[in-house]
Amino acid sequence: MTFENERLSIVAAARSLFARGLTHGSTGNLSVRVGDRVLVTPTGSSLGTVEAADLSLIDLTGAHVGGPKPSKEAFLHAALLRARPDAQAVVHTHSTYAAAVSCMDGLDRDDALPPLTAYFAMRVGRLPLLPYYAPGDAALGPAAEEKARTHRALLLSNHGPIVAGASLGAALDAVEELEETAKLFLLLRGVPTRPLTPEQRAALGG
Ligand SMILES: O=C(O)[C@@H](O)C(=O)COP(=O)(O)O
Ligand SMILES: [Zn+2]
Repeated sequence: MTFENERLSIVAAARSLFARGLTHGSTGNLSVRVGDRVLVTPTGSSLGTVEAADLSLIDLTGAHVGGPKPSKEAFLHAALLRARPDAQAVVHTHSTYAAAVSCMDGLDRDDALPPLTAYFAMRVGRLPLLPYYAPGDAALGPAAEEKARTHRALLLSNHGPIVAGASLGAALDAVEELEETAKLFLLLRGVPTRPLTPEQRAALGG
């Protein structure tokens, strides 16, 4: 089981996220479903330097089945992939603006960011805010799996976003759009703002 193309896609995505500042240090992790297995970045790796041969293999329960020790969030990636059978990839980052929003008090826990733009409504949809758990705490798994059945993107309190996509490209688009909308949201604080109406949002499937 080498899954060479998927390995190369993960590495290209990881490098791209890192090069554009959407991850830093050794934060963030990516996964791609390959049949009943999942390739995932190894724990402690920098997405700027991770290599195709370094990737870990888990199953859909999150159990480690090959390669180096997987990301401590492997259980979350598996939970999102179980919840969304059409999803092929999951991306988690600590991108700055989304992480900032994840630390704010008083957010709507069912709808943490307003639909400021059509692209957010189309690519991200409604964004639930999950309670704080320490990174790698498997106790977050059930709540994440339940919310992921009806949402492609989740925001982890005091941490960052995790997003599932029908392809790795779609997951990357969504996590980037989430980051840009978090930035707009913070830029517009205190400025009278008109998000999309519920009708405009619904028309876009958001
Ligand atoms: O925040 C954390 O510690 C993890 O969620 C993370 O982003 C990186 O952890 P690993 O994938 O285990 O390196
Ligand atoms: Zn993290």
